[in-house]
Amino acid sequence: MDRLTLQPLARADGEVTIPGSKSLSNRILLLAALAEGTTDIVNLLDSDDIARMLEALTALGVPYTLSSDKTQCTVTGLGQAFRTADPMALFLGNAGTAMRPLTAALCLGEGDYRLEGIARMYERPIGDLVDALRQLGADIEYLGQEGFPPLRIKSTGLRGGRVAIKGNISSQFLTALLMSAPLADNDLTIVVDGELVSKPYIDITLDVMAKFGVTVENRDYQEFVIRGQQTYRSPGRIMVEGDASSASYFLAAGAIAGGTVRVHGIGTASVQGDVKFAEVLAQMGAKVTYSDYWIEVTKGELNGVDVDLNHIPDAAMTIATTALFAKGPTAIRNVYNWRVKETDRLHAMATELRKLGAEVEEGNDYIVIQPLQTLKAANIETYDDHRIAMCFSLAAFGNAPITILDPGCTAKTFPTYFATFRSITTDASVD
Ligand SMILES: O=C(O)C1=C[C@@H](OP(=O)(O)O)[C@@H](O)[C@H](O)C1
Ligand SMILES: C=C(OP(=O)(O)O)C(=O)O
Repeated sequence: MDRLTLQPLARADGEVTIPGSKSLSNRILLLAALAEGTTDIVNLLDSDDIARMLEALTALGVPYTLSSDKTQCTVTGLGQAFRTADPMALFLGNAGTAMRPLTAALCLGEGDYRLEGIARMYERPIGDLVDALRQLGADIEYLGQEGFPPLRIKSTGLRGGRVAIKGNISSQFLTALLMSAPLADNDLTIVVDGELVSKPYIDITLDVMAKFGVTVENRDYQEFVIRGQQTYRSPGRIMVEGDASSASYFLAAGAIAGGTVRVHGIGTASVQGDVKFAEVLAQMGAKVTYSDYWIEVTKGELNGVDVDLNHIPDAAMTIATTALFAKGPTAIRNVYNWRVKETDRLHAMATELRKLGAEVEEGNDYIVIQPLQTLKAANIETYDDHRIAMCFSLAAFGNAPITILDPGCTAKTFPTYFATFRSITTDASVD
């Protein structure tokens, strides 16, 4: 898509219903495919990351039907692990929520697979997951650089027993192991070796597994015990809640330039850790109101904060651009793994914030942003990172036009982002 220039914006007001959660959509699709029974998925996200998982399921012989708007999906579960006769390549784009869980799931059952993706996926680590799977007997080969996709997997089944996994780079490795564990040959105890980042995503995993009939004994996120040789069972109908990371941009718009913005689809009943983003806005001075199914934010006098956002790494990027409008500096700490996501997000955020005129300190695992009286007009490079495109749209609440160079990259998780953003904002020129 061509570049998009946002003229200076004055206000944000209104209501938004947020599309389905990426994290939930891809977990539910995978477990629905493995489960016994038919699953009706309601409010599935329609985006690139979900399309990659659906394409993989098609190749793996999982029958499903999709509504014309791609938000309702009925999956006929296999009731067992994937079994395919011919070698195949699966292209998983840059979807971590497809690459990591499928790496574990394809060790089960029968088959010979190549797991491929875009160039950036080949720079995103997967070694800690492969190491854990190999302890359980998996046959996985690196086809490129050691520790990174592309991978070749020959299914061998997973043994069970006791396995250690590192969680200091990505929680998705533990998620992947957890979701495959019930189909292992024996009971499995997973021991988390060292720190576990992005911990609330593990709650999403355990919640979805429970909906498909599998309970996990969680010993304070340090050990997980799962019975082997189980079958996932379809819950019948399952509703995907709105995406809490996608909600962050609208909530921040309310905090910076409300009016009031209400986001439907997430709330106190949500399982996603990123709903805690609203607490950071409240800490900065915005007025936040909750119900079970919506969150509303009204503008307040925003102050800078010094916060550890390891638990909400995706929504944390939205705090970085919100910080431009606060009084006093904002420090976002303990986000080292920003460096191994869609791009090196610590470096990219620092570079793009500086283009607006902000004074920024980039640390190894933190960023400090000084707010600005006046923002400079800038062309924002997106680095093929949907969240950079989305969080920098907030810069248009300064007094200068902001050009997003590749707005189409929001398709990874939110193809209609800019149309939705426009629906709640008013240009300064017409205010
Ligand atoms: O499990 C998930 O659905 C996700 C976990 C997080 O990744 P890390 O655990 O790598 O931080 C998050 O950034 C990603 O967008 C989605
Ligand atoms: C890190 C992200 O994606 P992925 O699921 O590919 O890890 C993200 O959406 O910000």
